[in-house]
Amino acid sequence: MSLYHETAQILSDASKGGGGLKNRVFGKREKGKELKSPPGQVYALAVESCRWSGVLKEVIEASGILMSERKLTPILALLLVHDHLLAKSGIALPASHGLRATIERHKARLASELTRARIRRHMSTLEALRAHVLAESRAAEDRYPRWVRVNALKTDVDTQLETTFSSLERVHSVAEVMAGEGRIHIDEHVPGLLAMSPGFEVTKTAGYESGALILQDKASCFPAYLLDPDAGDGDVVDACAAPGNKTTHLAAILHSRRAEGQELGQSVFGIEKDPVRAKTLARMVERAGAKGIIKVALGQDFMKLDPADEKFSRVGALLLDPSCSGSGIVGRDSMPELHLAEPVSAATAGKKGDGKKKGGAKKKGEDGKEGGKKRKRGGDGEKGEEEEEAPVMVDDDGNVQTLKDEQELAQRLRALAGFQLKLLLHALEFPAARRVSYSTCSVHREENEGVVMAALGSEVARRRGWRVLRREEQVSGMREWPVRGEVEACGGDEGVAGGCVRSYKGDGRGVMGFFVAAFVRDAGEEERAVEEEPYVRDEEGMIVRDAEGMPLVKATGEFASVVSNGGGGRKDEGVGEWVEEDASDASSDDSEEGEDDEGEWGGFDD
Ligand SMILES: C[S@@+](CC[C@H](N)C(=O)[O-])C[C@H]1O[C@@H](n2cnc3c(N)ncnc32)[C@H](O)[C@@H]1O
Repeated sequence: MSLYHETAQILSDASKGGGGLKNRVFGKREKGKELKSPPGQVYALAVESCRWSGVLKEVIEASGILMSERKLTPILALLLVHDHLLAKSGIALPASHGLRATIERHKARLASELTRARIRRHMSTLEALRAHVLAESRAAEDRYPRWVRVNALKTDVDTQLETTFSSLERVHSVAEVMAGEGRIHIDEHVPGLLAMSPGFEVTKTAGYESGALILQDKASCFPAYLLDPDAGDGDVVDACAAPGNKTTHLAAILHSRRAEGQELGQSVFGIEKDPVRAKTLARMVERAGAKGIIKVALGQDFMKLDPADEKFSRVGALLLDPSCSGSGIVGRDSMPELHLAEPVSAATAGKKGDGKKKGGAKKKGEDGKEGGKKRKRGGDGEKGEEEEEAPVMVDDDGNVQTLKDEQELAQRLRALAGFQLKLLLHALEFPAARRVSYSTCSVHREENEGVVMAALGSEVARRRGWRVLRREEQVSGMREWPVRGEVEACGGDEGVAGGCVRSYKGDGRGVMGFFVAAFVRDAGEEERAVEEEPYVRDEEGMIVRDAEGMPLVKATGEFASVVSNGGGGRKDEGVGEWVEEDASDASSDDSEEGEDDEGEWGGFDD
């Protein structure tokens, strides 16, 4: 298959909702279905053709080439006409090749239609038109700044401002960053986070190469920062860790909070179920210089960890960022806008996929507060008619899947929420845990406030006293973040909603759609039962007893005495509680052991 057929296939699949373009080109492919053309060439042709598709749609339609060359599909025509008119060495096929001949037969007409399209845009030269097309596509991409987290394990903000970013102008807001090139802003909510103009090529800097700088959306920095672990929290678990942005962020936070000149006495357990993604996590940990802090569990299902395992006895905080619908993800790598020419006359132009703008992952004003990620259907509506939008989901690898309808979306959200809640309830079981953060890159309340409310109503939350960390208790920065949970989705509980942190893409704050809440634990029933217990315990947690096995009473400082209750049980005087029968059973067991055993009887079961 030629470069043009392969690229056409990729664009066609991607525009039907089959995944991000980069992923489609560079991602793993089934055996026997690998690309024959160099992937870099396919990707460049796809991106450039999409970028020019608005102009070339006009050229192709006006030239009538699709009418006279019936074998040309609109996508093939776009790719070939792009290279014919705009690529330095023209169409990358031999002169005798049929496809090339098909286009070159129309070269005079195509050239004159390109000139017309240029003049319509008031561009005096082809170079000016190139700059205009590039600027337009950047404007569509650049509604978001580049977010860069300065990795405290390797460097600090001041050093990076003086070196890597010394050419950038310091401004005071994200809006200012977006209003011009070459600007940088120190984020006011998350320490160590920088926003810069999208034109700045962070990935080409030495800081990025060395792992000192990590590309991470601001909202994705919220969970580790809101969890706010410190030396007193013991070990920390990242339950769904790959690729590892939040895991390495946790390590950086612990590192920066360690006592001066002291070794960090804590570990972060990076748990990841998918073995392939776990390898990515291991690479990221190494690159971030966090190997000494993070212990990666390759291919480990979090649900299969036993919270009671001695290994986790010091786990005081857990970060849970499970798989979700991905409805908050900003589609940098999704399908760029693709404008295709009508293949035939307007009368028959309603065929599926013809003449419609495909993909649309970057269309303006997309995904407001309530909306998920949507993709336009290539339906059969009239031109200009409001197109119905199909819901989509993005998996952990960035693959986009278009769903049939809202009903299918509701079903999928229910299943996801069930899975997310299961993981969250498991996290709440870790015996020493005092803090758990729960986050998703989804804007759907089912996966967010819905899961939080279900968790709050759970047996484990009641038993252990888990509640949502209130806004006023949150770390500085998160407290000030203005976008909070939906009150209605929290059953009208403003306190819980205020504790939830949200963000919405496209709202001018330059971040992805996101949700995070932290759970904290006061003394729950479990602990209260211990605290309210009337007896004194020794260092090993055993109730202190006299030779007869009677417990030492806190209130009186004396051993309880026995009174008959007339029913075989015994009443501890001064405490007013019945001691269970098995205690006397133990006593009789002892007597069976014989008099010699005096002093060895262990007393009541604690
Ligand atoms: C949304 S991603 C996590 C992103 C990551 N926190 C970061 O910021 O880089 C969810 C991850 O959870 C993993 N996962 C899903 N179920 C899991 C389970 N039961 N145990 C461990 N990992 C799981 C998925 O394979 C996926 O890598």
